Amino acid sequence: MQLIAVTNDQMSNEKLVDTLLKFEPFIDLVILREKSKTAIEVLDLIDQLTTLGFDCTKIIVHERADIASLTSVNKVQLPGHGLPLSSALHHFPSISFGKSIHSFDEAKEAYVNGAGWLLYGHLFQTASKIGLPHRGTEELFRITKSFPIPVYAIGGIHPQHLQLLHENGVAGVAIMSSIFGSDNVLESVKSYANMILLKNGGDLLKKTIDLNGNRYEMPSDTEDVQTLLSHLGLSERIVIVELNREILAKDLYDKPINDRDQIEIIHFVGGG
Ligand SMILES: Cc1nc(C(=O)O)sc1CCOP(=O)(O)O
Repeated sequence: MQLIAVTNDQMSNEKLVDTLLKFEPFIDLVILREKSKTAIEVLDLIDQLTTLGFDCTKIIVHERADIASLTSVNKVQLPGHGLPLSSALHHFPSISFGKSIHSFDEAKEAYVNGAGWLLYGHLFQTASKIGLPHRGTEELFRITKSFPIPVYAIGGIHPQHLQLLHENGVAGVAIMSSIFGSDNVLESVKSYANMILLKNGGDLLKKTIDLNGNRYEMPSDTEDVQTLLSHLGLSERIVIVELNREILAKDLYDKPINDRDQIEIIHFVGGG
């Protein structure tokens, strides 16, 4: 099962680039749905992201095949009212198109016309679609059973919904407001990513720290400095530990380690 973040058109390019770079490792795809931005601004956004190392195969541009065609991005999400799929495919042969759909019949038409994937919504009640009735899962599950292309779901989806969607062949979930509207965007992404990893049979997300200048993936049961020292075989040794550039007194080794903490461990090697 895949996690797709959908941007909510509320952040400056600068903030969005910073945010997306932070959670790139936890998502499979991002739909850049920056509807109020000009073409130049969206181009600039893509340019900044790719220059700073964001994987361009994870980017889907909302609607604007013309913009995608000027960049290294080769995926476009066509909204219901967007370009007709067959002409879009004809004019932009190097781009794959997904289609937003709201019924079985729309799914069938999009599949027949060459959609690479389908995005069905809105599934559950959501502040992003106030006053519009949500569609529920019944028709979605008919669609997942009928067409041999990835079918994603969008609208009001929370981590507790993923089990049911996964069991019924939904290839991934697209999330906008509960990621980008959250006070802690990174934690919100991780709560979905954690659940998806469980569904996919993986471990819970591991924390990654900077250990003596190197990226280090913590064993999943490592909560504090003391357990980290044991994992490194250093619990019986004389060590100096710096946590985020501050020396840590020995009686504080039960301090929890957080994702992206910087830890320096100096240990003394005996000799004579
Ligand atoms: C952007 C969008 N498209 C939808 C569709 O049905 O095509 S629903 C939707 C809003 C996304 O919902 P949330 O903010 O709850 O993740």
